[in-house]
Amino acid sequence: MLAFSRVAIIGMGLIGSSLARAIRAQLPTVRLTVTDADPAVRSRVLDLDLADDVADNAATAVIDADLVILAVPLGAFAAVGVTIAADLAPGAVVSDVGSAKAAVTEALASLMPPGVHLIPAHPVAGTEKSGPDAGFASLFHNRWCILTPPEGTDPTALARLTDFWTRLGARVEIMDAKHHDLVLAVTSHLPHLIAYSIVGTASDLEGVTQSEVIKYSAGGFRDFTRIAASDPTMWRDVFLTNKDAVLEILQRFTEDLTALQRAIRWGDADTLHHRFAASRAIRKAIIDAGQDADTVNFGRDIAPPR
Ligand SMILES: NC(=O)C1=CN([C@@H]2O[C@H](COP(=O)(O)OP(=O)(O)OC[C@H]3O[C@@H](n4cnc5c(N)ncnc54)[C@H](O)[C@@H]3O)[C@@H](O)[C@H]2O)C=CC1
Ligand SMILES: O=C(O)C(=O)Cc1ccc(O)cc1
Repeated sequence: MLAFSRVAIIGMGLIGSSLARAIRAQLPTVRLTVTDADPAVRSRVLDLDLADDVADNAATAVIDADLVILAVPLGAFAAVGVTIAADLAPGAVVSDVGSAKAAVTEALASLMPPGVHLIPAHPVAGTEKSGPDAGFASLFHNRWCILTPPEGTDPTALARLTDFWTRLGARVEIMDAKHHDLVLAVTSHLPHLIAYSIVGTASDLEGVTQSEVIKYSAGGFRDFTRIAASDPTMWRDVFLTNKDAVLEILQRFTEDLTALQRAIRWGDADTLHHRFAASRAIRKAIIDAGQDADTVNFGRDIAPPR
């Protein structure tokens, strides 16, 4: 038997629309109701036929749903929580896909009526694109989905949510929310911050024209520009929400960068070589584990042609 029969998705951008497509493909008997604050997105979702119902607002969308998934930018979580709280069905599971977890739990926990189970989730899968046209059904295939159940979470509700994500093709891992935030700060948030920063530096350089940057952009810089093309609202909210963990990792990164700067200045070849060799070993370990960066982070193997 399916863990959930009536699912509501709030927010139909890249992740919400990928979820809808995945549910349609893998769980065709689920009754799917979706909504989005943007009328143009709701209209596009209707055109694309991504759900059984497209509600005008979040409160209407969640009525009778046994699973509600927030797929909006992190900054909108509290407002959505306030909007839906009174209309949640008793026993419903409320979850999300947000890129940071501790603050989300805090923002939503106190709003949940008794008998509703809040279980935050983060599918570690995405692209630099956004909006309902960017989604695709196989986005979660063989990707990690990290669940961060608060203490005292009902084990049956947790098992049902685990079953849901597993049926969508994800590999589920349970983690403490604060630990999740620290891990993702280093593996996802800091790389995005560096990409935004380096692309900004290149475009602001005096003495090097924009057309030179475009013309001579080698592989490494091109990869940074892809990441830096990610949604500005989403990433603004990630950094404001996961502030403490990002600042902690950024401090470590800055110290390590300064050490490399010093090695270059003093011609310390051994330090540079040692550091670069260690990094190469990490890349090899990721590939040996079957987690090529191209497939794990960017979905290039599964995304539709660009
Ligand atoms: N983009 C990515 O690669 C990944 C994103 N995430 C998380 O997924 C969530 C959604 O991100 P994307 O789908 O990429 O963003 P997106 O920008 O493609 O879609 C977000 C949608 O939410 C809607 N929205 C905003 N405020 C709303 C509100 N108050 N009520 C209803 N709808 C509202 C917007 O109109 C938009 O259509 C974020 O929390 C993000 O951290 C998680 C994994 C990967
Ligand atoms: O496109 C990329 O490089 C990503 O890293 C996608 C991504 C973005 C945000 C997440 O929380 C998880 C995955």
